[in-house]
Amino acid sequence: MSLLSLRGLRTSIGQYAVLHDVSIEVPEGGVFVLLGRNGAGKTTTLRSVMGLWSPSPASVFFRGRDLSGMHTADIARLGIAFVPENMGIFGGLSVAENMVLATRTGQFDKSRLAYVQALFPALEKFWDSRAGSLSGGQKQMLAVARAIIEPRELILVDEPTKGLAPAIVDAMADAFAEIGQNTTILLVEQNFQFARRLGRDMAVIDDGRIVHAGSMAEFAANADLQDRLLGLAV
Ligand SMILES: Nc1ncnc2c1ncn2[C@@H]1O[C@H](COP(=O)(O)OP(=O)(O)OP(=O)(O)O)[C@@H](O)[C@H]1O
Repeated sequence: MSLLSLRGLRTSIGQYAVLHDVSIEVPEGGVFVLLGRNGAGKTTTLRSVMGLWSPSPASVFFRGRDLSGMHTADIARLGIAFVPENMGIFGGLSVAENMVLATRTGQFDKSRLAYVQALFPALEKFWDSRAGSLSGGQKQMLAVARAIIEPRELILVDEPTKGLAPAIVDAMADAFAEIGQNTTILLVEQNFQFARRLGRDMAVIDDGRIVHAGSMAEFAANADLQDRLLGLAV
């Protein structure tokens, strides 16, 4: 059974129908990449899984359990975390305070904290600094670190490389490869080189519909398909 199944997901935002038919099967383990042009519906898909927009009935299943209609906090309690594109960190608080607020109990599990700090050494270095003073890449690392400070089954990550310098993108790819060893990641990306390095399975969304799904290796080898579905330069 897939960890996450979207079956004919439809989502409207106000009067606008944004997702018309999104069906994907995200297996347990590794990185599943959702690609698509601007405005295709990638963020809306992640927000629908998280209950931040209302998905159509019986369209979102996590370990076979129907999440549609559940509150976001209850969905999070099942072990799903969301790293939004705007990162959702508290700029006026320290890195440490941001991390504490991401725990359920207000306490760190020591070995888990050590694991996260080893993934993102910059966070330990700037532990007592104001999060708002971090660089863009460090803020993104903090956002991801908050999502995984407690073990999760699934993290939904929205365009983590946006606006980052190539060296930081490389560091981020290493971190996601590591995280993907024990946490399933549903990654939305526009940076195809980053996505290609990490993804095992992938899908392409266009105008609120899945238009292609398969293995990343197969998609990465097919320049015509990339050009047709994403408009990538061949
Ligand atoms: N709050 C909103 N109200 C109305 N329409 C919205 C809202 N949010 C998104 N949309 C529309 O829904 C469509 C899909 O948006 P979404 O943010 O999911 O796309 P995306 O694939 O994540 O794009 P991007 O890569 O540009 O972030 C777009 O046409 C967008 O204009």
